[in-house]
Amino acid sequence: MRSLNMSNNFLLAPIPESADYIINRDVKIAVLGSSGVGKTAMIVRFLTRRFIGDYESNTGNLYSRLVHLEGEQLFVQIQDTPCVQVDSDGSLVSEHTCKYIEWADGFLLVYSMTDYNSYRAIQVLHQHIRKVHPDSKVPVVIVGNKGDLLHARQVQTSEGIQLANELGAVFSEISTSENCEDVYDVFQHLCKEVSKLQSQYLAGEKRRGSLIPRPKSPNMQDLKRRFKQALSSKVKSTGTL
Ligand SMILES: Nc1nc2c(ncn2[C@@H]2O[C@H](COP(=O)(O)OP(=O)(O)OP(=O)(O)O)[C@@H](O)[C@H]2O)c(=O)[nH]1
Repeated sequence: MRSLNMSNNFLLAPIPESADYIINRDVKIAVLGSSGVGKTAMIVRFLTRRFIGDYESNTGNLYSRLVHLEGEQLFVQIQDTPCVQVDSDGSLVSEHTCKYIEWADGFLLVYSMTDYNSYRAIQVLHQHIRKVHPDSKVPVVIVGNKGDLLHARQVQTSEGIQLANELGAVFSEISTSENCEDVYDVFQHLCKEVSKLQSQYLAGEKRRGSLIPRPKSPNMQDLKRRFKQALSSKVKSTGTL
């Protein structure tokens, strides 16, 4: 488990109508968690810096934003995933969840500190992610939200840390309502990790590409020699030039 501690060098910009610049990377993030844990609130906080108290129940909105991060321009898409319910046998009920898991490059798994069941759902979600993306490098951040509601706490910080340790994920306990910077750091970290992974993948592809021998193009000397040969055989057969 690694905890988040980052300077805030994350700038947001709306996507301009005429995109006459190069977008370096596509980053797809899925935000997953049980109902009411604050998924929409977190995304809206990240995109607008504002905390808005109440939202319609989420039906699967996709948000996009151009983000400048350490000299790169990232086209970030964030999928607000409709609430995930976990059956008594631990299986996922939501029909769209697997589709979103397949689509995404990085995951934000959110539980509420005031709801133990939402914490339990994280492990099940993580298992599904690992099934779909067996490569253990896929970046995952686990967030314990509603850190301001201490009187209603059901999940201890140590339990969040332990879970993240077990799953090899990054952990952060935050309050979306009280602290915008922490929300920022979570998204920033995830974007950075996805972008890093993409760079590594591209570098690997390039290396593999350079190992495939290229077909040799004939050089000029070779062409001249072949031309002379053809010419002299013509002279021999006709006896004239
Ligand atoms: N006190 C407190 N309330 C929060 C926090 N984050 C979200 N909420 C509230 O929790 C409720 C649920 O937030 P949503 O963002 O709609 O939760 P959701 O996970 O998107 O829920 P679904 O749409 O059902 O999937 C709202 O009333 C939010 O205002 C927080 O950090 N602290």
